[in-house]
Amino acid sequence: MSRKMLIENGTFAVLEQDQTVIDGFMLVEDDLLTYIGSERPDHCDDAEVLDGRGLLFLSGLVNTHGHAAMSLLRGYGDDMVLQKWLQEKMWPMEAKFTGSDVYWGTALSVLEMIKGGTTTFLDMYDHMDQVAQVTEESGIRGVLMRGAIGLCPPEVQKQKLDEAVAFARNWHGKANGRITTMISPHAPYTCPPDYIEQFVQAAHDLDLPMHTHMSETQAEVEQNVADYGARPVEHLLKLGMFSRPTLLAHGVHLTDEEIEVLAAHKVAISHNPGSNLKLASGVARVPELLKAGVTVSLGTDGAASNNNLDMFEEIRLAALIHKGVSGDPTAVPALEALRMGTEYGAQSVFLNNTGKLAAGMKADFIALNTEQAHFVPRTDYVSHVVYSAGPKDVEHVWVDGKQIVKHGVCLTLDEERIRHEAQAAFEGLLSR
Ligand SMILES: CSC[C@H]1O[C@@H](n2cnc3c(O)ncnc32)[C@H](O)[C@@H]1O
Ligand SMILES: [Zn+2]
Repeated sequence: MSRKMLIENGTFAVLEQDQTVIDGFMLVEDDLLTYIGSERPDHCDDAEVLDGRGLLFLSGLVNTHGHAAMSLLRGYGDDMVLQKWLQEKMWPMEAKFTGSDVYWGTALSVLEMIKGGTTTFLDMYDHMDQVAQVTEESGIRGVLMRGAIGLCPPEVQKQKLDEAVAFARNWHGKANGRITTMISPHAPYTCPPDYIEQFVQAAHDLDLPMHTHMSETQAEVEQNVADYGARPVEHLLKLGMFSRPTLLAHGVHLTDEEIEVLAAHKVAISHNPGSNLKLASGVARVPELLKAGVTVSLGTDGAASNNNLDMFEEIRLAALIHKGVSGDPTAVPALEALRMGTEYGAQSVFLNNTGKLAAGMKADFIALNTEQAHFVPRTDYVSHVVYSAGPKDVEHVWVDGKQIVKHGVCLTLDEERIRHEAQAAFEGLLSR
């Protein structure tokens, strides 16, 4: 017998070009959306009923790049450029992280993300068993990977690669399919070419997609040319990375030719506007990428370079900064920005069953409380979500058909305990 929930009197953001919202009904059966339409569906007399009046239902937001445990370092290194920030502030602290630190840092981030309407997150970090544990317990959907920095002796490199492979083998498809995995060397500037090739081989062997940081700063591109005689896109192409389905984080500094290469190889980009602005890395060429047919999604990056995990903010930044840079108010229209935060996000992390409110998709969706001043007048809900909404508007969240936030309260995680343990973990890091 299937578990059914019928939402009536709701407004559903289906985000089609010709019809962005539907007023009416949505039926959820077990973990799937089975109907959205203006007429009451048949065969739902046995369904639990939710009155959707005053609520706007959206597909859950998809955060396609981050390092969840870095919430422990929020505010620890502000107003610095990437390399200095990594070398002088982040890496020395991260070297002290235990599995327990990663558990509580990740729980803090997942709590923030869930309450803010994110239903799928990508995470690249170390101690990934703890990240997977939080993912399993919280009910969120996670695309998880052991990231590896190869600036270490060969035996340590091998250990990290072995951990990445073991993690993928152990966790791919777990938590009722909510956890999927990818293979992830950290970046071309931290992983020697032969090490990247070993990750490409592992991705082939495991039949998994790849993820890495690339072309985040101008300095990184220049260093890549000095070290390897090629810009990062050509470098990774030669190392075989794009023979696998690939998602690149950042892609800020790209030439027209590089954009063509990415489009030709169906490489997706996770655009992280908040992090790129804060680290003064630059502004990615998102309108050009979209025009070339590249799938562009949105990520927060870690909370130490953002400094929150608010996907509404990334959607709004994506809609605004490219207008400002180009002088073209249509550079990234509101509907496109919202799709970047939902549908294109799911495509970027190679999930074809989430990211959209449509029959047959996973029941990963959120309800925003529209009975607030900033949703009035009721003109264009896409506009209101992109230019006006925020995480505090999130009333309810469902993932895989299960409700995990009700009236703004997370049902699966102990918020007070997480805030306490995360504070204690940070103080422990400072004292070691
Ligand atoms: C190997 S675990 C992930 C690793 O990535 C670091 N990191 C966090 N933010 C960024 C960024 O914007 N660019 C490159 N690397 C980043 C993090 O500190 C971890 O060491
Ligand atoms: Zn990152």
